[in-house]
Amino acid sequence: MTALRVSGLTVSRGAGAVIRDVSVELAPGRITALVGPNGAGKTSLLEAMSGVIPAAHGSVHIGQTEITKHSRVARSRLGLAHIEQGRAVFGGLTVLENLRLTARTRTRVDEVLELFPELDKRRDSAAALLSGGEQQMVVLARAFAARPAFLLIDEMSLGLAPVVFTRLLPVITRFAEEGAAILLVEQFTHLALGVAQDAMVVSSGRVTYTGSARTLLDFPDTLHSAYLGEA
Ligand SMILES: Nc1ncnc2c1ncn2[C@@H]1O[C@H](COP(=O)(O)OP(=O)(O)OP(=O)(O)O)[C@@H](O)[C@H]1O
Repeated sequence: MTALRVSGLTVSRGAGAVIRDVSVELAPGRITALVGPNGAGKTSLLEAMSGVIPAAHGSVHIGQTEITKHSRVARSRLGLAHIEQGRAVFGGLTVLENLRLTARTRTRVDEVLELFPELDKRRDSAAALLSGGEQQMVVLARAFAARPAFLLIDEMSLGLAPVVFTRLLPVITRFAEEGAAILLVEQFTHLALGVAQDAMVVSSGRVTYTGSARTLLDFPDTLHSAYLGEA
């Protein structure tokens, strides 16, 4: 099946490079946790992958198709979705209306609501009236409703208590089991590593670890060194 491949990506912002020579492959059915200190460049990497900002060097491919210079919309047509940090719901629309924005069929809306029984109960409520955690569910559900092959998720947990965020993780796992390739940027490092098979640590714009997520959980020293920039 098709993978998304990033090769030698460098991203510049303002004065200089914030991502340097990063390579990663997202394979169907797998979750990759992307972790690292504040300002390491995680958001910038996701933004360059989805076309929010340009890459200075390197390439992004979906299968054999190079998409490095494709627009955001063109990338999304090829199955690449990006849930940006702080992405909000359309508060004046109901939960159902939010989902219909991306779901191509009614069946797909029903499938997504099955994943989130909490939202099903509130399907006719204005999204603005939901709790922070429920609103994040709407954001996630809206992304799932489009059935992306590749999903980049940036700090879903922002503003949420760990216990609320924990509720979202099994749904992300289920979505990967249905075949999606997921890149998960997360401040709750251990929670992200707990659901991911693969992991990548970025520090000061460079990759300092790629490999098994389990290894980072089992060997905290390895995680610590990677955070400090020791490749
Ligand atoms: N719009 C921008 N213009 C200029 N520089 C930026 C911009 N956004 C981010 N940066 C800089 O790029 C570098 C990487 O930031 P980025 O947000 O990608 O890191 P991050 O790992 O996602 O951080 P955090 O975990 O704090 O969200 C930082 O030095 C930051 O100051």
